[in-house]
Formats: sequence, C-alpha cells, structure tokens
Amino acid sequence: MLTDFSRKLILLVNLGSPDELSVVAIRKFLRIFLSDQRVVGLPKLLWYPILYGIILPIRAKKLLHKYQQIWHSSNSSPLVYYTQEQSRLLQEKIANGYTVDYAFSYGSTSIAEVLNQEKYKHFESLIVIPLYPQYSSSTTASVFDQLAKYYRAKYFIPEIQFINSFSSNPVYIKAIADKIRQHWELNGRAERLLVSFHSVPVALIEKGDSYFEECKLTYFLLCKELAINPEIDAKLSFQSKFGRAKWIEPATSDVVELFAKTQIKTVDVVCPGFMSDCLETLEEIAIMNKEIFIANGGYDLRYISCLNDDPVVADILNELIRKE
Ligand SMILES: C=CC1=C(C)c2cc3[nH]c(cc4nc(cc5[nH]c(cc1n2)c(C)c5CCC(=O)O)C(CCC(=O)O)=C4C)c(C)c3C=C
Ligand SMILES: [Fe+2]
Ligand SMILES: [Fe+2]
Repeated sequence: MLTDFSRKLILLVNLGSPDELSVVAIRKFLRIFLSDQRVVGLPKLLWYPILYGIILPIRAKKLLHKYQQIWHSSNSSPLVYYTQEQSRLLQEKIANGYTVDYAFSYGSTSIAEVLNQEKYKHFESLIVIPLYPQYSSSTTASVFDQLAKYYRAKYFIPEIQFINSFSSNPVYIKAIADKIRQHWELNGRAERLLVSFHSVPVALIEKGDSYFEECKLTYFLLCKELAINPEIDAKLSFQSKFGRAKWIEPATSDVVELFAKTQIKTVDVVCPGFMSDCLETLEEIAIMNKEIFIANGGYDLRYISCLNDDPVVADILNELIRKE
C-alpha cells in the first residue's frame, strides 16, 4: 500500500556512525567512509593498501574505547540518535504537506535504502538537507554524489532541491548564540570562547571548496550576534585532523594548549559545524582537549553541546525549506 499522502519528501542527511559498539561495526563504518574519494582523494592504488593494511586494523580498535565513552543511552551513537530526533521534530513542526525522513552518507540507512522504499516511489518533490551548516566537498558534495548515483538508475526523477549550506542563516546563527548565552547564564563566562570546526585538507580549499570561507563567516556572524570581539574574546580553530597532509589551521588542540600556557584559566568551546554531538565533540573536545588544557595549566574547559534535540533545530530546517 502506498503511504505517499503528501508526495513531498524532506530528507535530512548526516554523516553516519557505527551501528553498534564493536570493532567489527567500527571497522565497517570506517571502511565505507574512508573509501569515498570525496573524503580521501588519493589514488585508490596508493590509498587502499594504507586503508586496509594500517588504518582499518589499528584505528577501529583505538576508536572502540572512544565510542564507549560517548555512546548514547538509547544504545546508539549520539549522532544517529539526534539525527532521528531532528527528523521527528521537523515532522512535528511541518505536519501537513511534507514527509520528513533521514539518511546517512556512510553505513546503515543510506540515501539509496531510504529513497528505494515503496512508500516514496511516487513522491513528486524532494528537498535534501545535508546537516552540515558549512558546505564542504568532503561532506555536502558526497551527499550530492550519492543522490546523483541513486537517480542514475531510475526512470523517474522528482523535482529536487538541494540545500548546499546554511552557514550564514540568521535562525541558525541565533540558535548557536542562544545556546552559548544559556551556557553563560548557567556557568558564567570563561575567559575565552573557542569556536571549533572540523578541519579539512588545505588541498580541497585550493581546488575551490568554500568551507574555510564559510567557517569564517559563521564565526564572525556568531561573534557579532554575541556582541563580542572576534579578535580578543573568541578564537576560531579547526579540529580532527587526519593523516599527514596539510589541513586548515589553527588546530583546536594547539590553541587549547597555547591558551593554557598563556595563563588563560577557563575556556568555553562550541562546535557550530556539527548539528549533533558525536565522537568529534564529546570525545575529542569534551574529554581529550579538556585533558590537554588542564595538563598545560588550565583550570576548566567547558564544552557547550550541539543543538542536538533542541526544538530550535526544527525552526532552522523549516526556515531553510521556507526559503526554498
Ligand atoms: C579523512 C578525512 C576526513 C575528512 C576530510 C573529514 C571531514 C569532515 N568530517 C566531518 C564530520 C565528522 N567526522 C567524523 C568522524 C571522522 N572523520 C574522519 C575523517 C575525515 N573527516 C574520521 C576518520 C572520522 C572517524 C573518527 C576518527 O577516526 O577520528 C564525525 C563523527 C562520526 C561519529 O560516529 O560520531 C563527524 C560528525 C565534517 C563536518 C567534515 C568536513 C567539513
Ligand atoms: Fe570527519
Ligand atoms: Fe577524530
């Protein structure tokens, strides 16, 4: 039976995560993720021996302990849990006319799996929202690639709208600023606000990826909304570097260390590039970088959560749809 009562589908797409807490599941996720040429652009002949011979056997084991520390009480990865919640919140907000669903770029619940369902077969229009506020070829464009690949084999293509970024969207900027203000009201203001985004290889930027510019734009708009000085009160940094190539800087861990060494005792850290908390925020920032800060003489690093299941996420996404 068809359930396409509205014939308009909104598909939220996030990165994905391992299905369960096991080395096998983590290895499977990494294999799919790191085999995407958009993520690692090295020639396959060069990359696959490194991926299969070194990265997958070693990194999956190392990551098990990290994922164990941040796994959500729903027995799923936080990223999966919050993406599901964001889809539900948006569906509640725009009850009539649209069906909302979610998919992940890597691992289970792929774009193809979701769109292939019988219930979506006759949908006339599709709005795809990659849950990455700042465009990057390594994230947003890979969603586009998968969408194009899926429709390559189909004989009906709906009207498609693709939201490529929302780095300067006022509802998004205000939502992040509100989150920081709430944190300040509860805990007081730290000496510095560190605004940390996932890093990417410099080579991508040189080839035309707008990510670096978009991160800077979000950063300056956020400081403006908070009425703080972007040169003094806050700092922009980039986390989660992977491999030996040059990635955009300054590295979050270097800034945290430098802060501590220059007698800054407290720092607030926010990660506006992630719509949901995940390994990179809950482990890398809230645990690892906090340890770095304290080991170098800092007193407290306070991590400000992502928007997660805050109903404001539905306001942001609804605004993007409304604009379309
Ligand atoms: C190897 C290259 C990578 C690029 C380029 C990259 C860009 C990028 N990633 C995110 C968001 C997330 N990345 C996450 C984990 C993660 N990322 C990489 C590598 C690259 N990312 C790896 C190897 C991993 C796995 C963890 C690790 O080994 O450190 C996650 C978290 C997933 C989870 O399960 O919680 C997110 C989210 C963005 C936004 C981005 C470019 C802008
Ligand atoms: Fe990443
Ligand atoms: Fe990482």
